[in-house]
Amino acid sequence: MNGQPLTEQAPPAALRLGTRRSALAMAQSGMVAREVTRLTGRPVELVEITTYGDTSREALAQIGGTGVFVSALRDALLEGRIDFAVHSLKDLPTAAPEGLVLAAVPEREDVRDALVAAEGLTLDELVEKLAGAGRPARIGTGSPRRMAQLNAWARARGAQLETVAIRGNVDTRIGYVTGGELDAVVLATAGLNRLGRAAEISQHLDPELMIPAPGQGALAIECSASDSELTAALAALDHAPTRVAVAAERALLATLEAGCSAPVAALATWGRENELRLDGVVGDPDGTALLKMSANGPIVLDETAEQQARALGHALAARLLDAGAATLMGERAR
Ligand SMILES: NCc1[nH]cc(CCC(=O)O)c1CC(=O)O
Repeated sequence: MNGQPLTEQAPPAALRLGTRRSALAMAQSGMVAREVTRLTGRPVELVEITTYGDTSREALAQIGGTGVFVSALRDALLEGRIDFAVHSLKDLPTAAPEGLVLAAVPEREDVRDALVAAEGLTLDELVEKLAGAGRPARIGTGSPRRMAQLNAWARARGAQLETVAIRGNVDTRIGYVTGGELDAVVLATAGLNRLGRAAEISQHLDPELMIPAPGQGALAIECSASDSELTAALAALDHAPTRVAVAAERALLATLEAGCSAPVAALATWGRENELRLDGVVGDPDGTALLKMSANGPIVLDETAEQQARALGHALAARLLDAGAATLMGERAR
């Protein structure tokens, strides 16, 4: 009005979020992107990165455990092509990489595994129905951990069950059931929830039946250690109880020197009075021997909380090793 030129306010530069292309990765990255924008006022742009795990057709039990879904994202971070990355925490190798920080572990989703079965049947109903038809229930999973616990469950009750090694994204895996090749598949509840496919779950598998993978249901937000401003901003997404619980689970995994493809399960749950209970399972995939142990520790929620949780994980792993865990896992998990 008065002839003064309007000062052009430059829009804040977009943060580049590296993500895998899978529907689940996109859903997870989208959720985090919206949260980061809400907290920082900065737009977030998704940068799609293809990882080895996305292109390799090898069985995950063979290639897993070394960060096949993670390495390419970490390279992009270290080379400055992206500002931060979102991973499924359960896919993250336990070794901390040079130059990167785990800026946040947001609040965990449902930790349980889920059965997706034909006609919405539960595991009990499925084996009973197929016993009547004179054949074992055929259940698909690529995870030695899930195989071990499914087979141990079947052995304990004399049920006929056959685990079938599969892999692929959520759509592909559920497709084996809808296509009639398999009677059921086991997937993480968290992934199905995040994809809006919770209605396809026929049974949530409680930890008594199946302990989840270390870190299952949690996300990991990683950025460059040199980006202190972003590290501080992302810390607002951190959920301390989740971070401390997964620290215990991952310490158990690290002490067993096992990767995410090993038949190792761990679940830390908070009880009353800051008591952390850690359940650990090591098995062989055919379920003939399943070692199951638990430990409890009061955790003081100070800056050493993660360290205390890791000590609990190390101690439980040592007890599992004493009881023969290394022999059970064999060479394949190394
Ligand atoms: N290894 C693949 C993977 N990594 C994380 C999830 C699910 C999401 C989560 O556990 O947070 C999945 C799929 C699945 O296990 O069904």
